[in-house]
Amino acid sequence: MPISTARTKPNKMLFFQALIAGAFAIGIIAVFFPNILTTISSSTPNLARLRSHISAQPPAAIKNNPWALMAQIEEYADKAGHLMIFRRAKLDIAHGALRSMSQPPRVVLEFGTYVGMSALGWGAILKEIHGGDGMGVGGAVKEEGCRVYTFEKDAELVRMAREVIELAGLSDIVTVIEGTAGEGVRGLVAEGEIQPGSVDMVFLDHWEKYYLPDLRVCEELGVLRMGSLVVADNTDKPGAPRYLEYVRAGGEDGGVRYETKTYQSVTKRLGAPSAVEISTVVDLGVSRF
Ligand SMILES: C[S@@+](CC[C@H](N)C(=O)[O-])C[C@H]1O[C@@H](n2cnc3c(N)ncnc32)[C@H](O)[C@@H]1O
Repeated sequence: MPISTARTKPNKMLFFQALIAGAFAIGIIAVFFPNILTTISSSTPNLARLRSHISAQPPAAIKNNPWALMAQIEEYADKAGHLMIFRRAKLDIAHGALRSMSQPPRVVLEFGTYVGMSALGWGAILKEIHGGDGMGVGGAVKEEGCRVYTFEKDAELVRMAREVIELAGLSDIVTVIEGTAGEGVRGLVAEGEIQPGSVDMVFLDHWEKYYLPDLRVCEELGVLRMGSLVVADNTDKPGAPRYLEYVRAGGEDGGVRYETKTYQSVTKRLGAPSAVEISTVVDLGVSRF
């Protein structure tokens, strides 16, 4: 008996010391690497719950109706609190920019699919602009060359996004491509699926450290045109300082040049404003490559 008591006390102390050290370490990570926690919290059980939430909706309410499906995904995010989706408030800002393009947009590249929230948005907006009802029905959008190519490196998310896009009736124009964004775009150009100067909008919503390198890939491949939009999410937080510096400097001398503007959106759940940067190609420059 005395032996076991003597053993338990230091063990208990060690346990509590480890607990305090662990909590401290998590605090440090949360302050300095907020991205990491977002990534950890978006793990599989949460996706399974989102799936159940979607399945629990009356099919007639969401089938072939991307806007209703987006509303359900956002409703789930409001309750569960940790989906890294491009919320409707920001989508509306981008929608306004797409609607006011002098040459109506047809081809969208999206970097970072996740559960397919923003991909639904781009598909619905293209259908609306090109005469469909924006609900997955009508309009000669496919025949008119409307396409959304969205890239996701996580195989499970690819499966989930494909299901969501199918449910919304958008799989005729929205293609989810598994793999890293930069390599994916190179592949599409090599296959002749994307022509030089044919991309109307690039949406950057993967990890912020890739924003600038992957925009440079698009420049190198010559897929942008005069008036193309480059929309980048969360440029303030977690933040994309090198990217912002680049577009705010107007791009590179002699290369593709941009005019850029920062928009702030406020969502009910997140409370604080969050930035989205919209840059317009104003000069294609002389390709260095
Ligand atoms: C913020 S989420 C995208 C949210 C999505 N646009 C939406 O609204 O639902 C970022 C996603 O980018 C993916 N990702 C990160 N780096 C990537 C890369 N280099 N290429 C492709 N996907 C990447 C992550 O796996 C994650 O699913």
